[in-house]
Amino acid sequence: MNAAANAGATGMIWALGLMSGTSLDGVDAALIETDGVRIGRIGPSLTLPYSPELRAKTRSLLDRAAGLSADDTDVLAIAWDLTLQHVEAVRLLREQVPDLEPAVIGFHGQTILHQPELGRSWQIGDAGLLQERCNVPVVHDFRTRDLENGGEGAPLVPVFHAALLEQERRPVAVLNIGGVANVTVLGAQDLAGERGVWACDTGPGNALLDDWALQHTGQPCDFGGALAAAGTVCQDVLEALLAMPYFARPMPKSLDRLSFHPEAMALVRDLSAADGAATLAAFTVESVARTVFPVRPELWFVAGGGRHNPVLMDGLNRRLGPVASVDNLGWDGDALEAQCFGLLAVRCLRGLPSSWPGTTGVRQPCRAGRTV
Ligand SMILES: Nc1ncnc2c1ncn2[C@@H]1O[C@H](COP(=O)(O)OP(=O)(O)OP(=O)(O)O)[C@@H](O)[C@H]1O
Ligand SMILES: CC(=O)N[C@H]1[C@@H]2OC[C@@H](O2)[C@@H](O)[C@@H]1O[C@H](C)C(=O)O
Repeated sequence: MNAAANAGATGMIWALGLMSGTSLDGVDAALIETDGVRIGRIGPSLTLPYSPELRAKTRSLLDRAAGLSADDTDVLAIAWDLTLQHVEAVRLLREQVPDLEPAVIGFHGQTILHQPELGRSWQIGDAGLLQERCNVPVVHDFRTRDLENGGEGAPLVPVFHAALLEQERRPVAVLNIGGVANVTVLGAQDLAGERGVWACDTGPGNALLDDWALQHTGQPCDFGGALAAAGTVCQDVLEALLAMPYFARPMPKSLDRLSFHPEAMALVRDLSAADGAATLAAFTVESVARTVFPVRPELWFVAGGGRHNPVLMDGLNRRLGPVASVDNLGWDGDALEAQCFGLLAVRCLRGLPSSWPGTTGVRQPCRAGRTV
């Protein structure tokens, strides 16, 4: 990533970013001030959880997404409900800072299918409805152009991590453990501020663990890693999980929430609840530890809900050396992705690229998003 990639930015504006991640837990909304390159003030953020009913409906769509068309009545109905959830998140956030007028909204939408090998990544949500109800320009459809240009369409967060770590000169990694886990690796920075940026989805984050916990405890996740902590990792199953072809592929590469279903669930099926959780947590950790990066990060920071799981954090500490939560940097690890889509919206408005060959495999630096 170099200075030319950021030419053209002008003054700072406020952007409101919206992200609903693969964990299907709700909508994150965040306000951020940026010129598309540098990060100015960080505004408030919030999460508006999905109701159990909306979560279940969205999950059932995800399970059937490959066979659905964009005009399917279930897709349209759920997209409508999800959009209204986003409208409400915007309303609640703006209520906290009534004098702050966002110039743009960055609307990711809910991913229900990600098939980069078929040039397809499907986020549902009605950007026109959101724009109409919020009366603010909306940037959306962030992944299509990257896919059209030979990229994976994900991850898109590296440009945000690079902006946040502009002052850090050492090689550093930011790992997000959401439903899927993704990593950004920033090379050492030279005096001109030039550095390599690489990224990929490393493997599962919490999604398999969440499904396992729901099945065995009725809880939506393994809170505090309690179930996994009570179990023992089954090494044979762990190696079988890591033998799946995704892990032999070099980066850049990306995943769907269900990429490892049903194979992974079949491999752990006969384990006890605790041993299955321990093995799935080790799967997340090992898939990060075995990813081959172009440079060896000296520092590791962890974002996303997985940083609240001590079994994952202890495992990462054992395998990678000291690993800290991004909260130690003064960042809000729950709001980062929403803030990122605020930045990406401004980059779109200003014609700046948001993905690079090293981050998504796109042929040339590529702009993300379009405006309604
Ligand atoms: N206290 C906790 N203990 C254990 N796990 C937790 C805790 N809090 C959150 N999590 C995990 O974090 C997950 C949510 O993470 P996050 O919000 O980062 O995901 P996401 O943004 O939806 O996913 P993605 O980044 O893949 O889009 C939950 O589903 C759960 O597995
Ligand atoms: C297709 C899709 O929605 N991918 C998400 C998902 O959640 C984590 C990981 O998989 C990442 O690749 C991406 O989200 C982040 C915000 C990204 O694009 O950087």
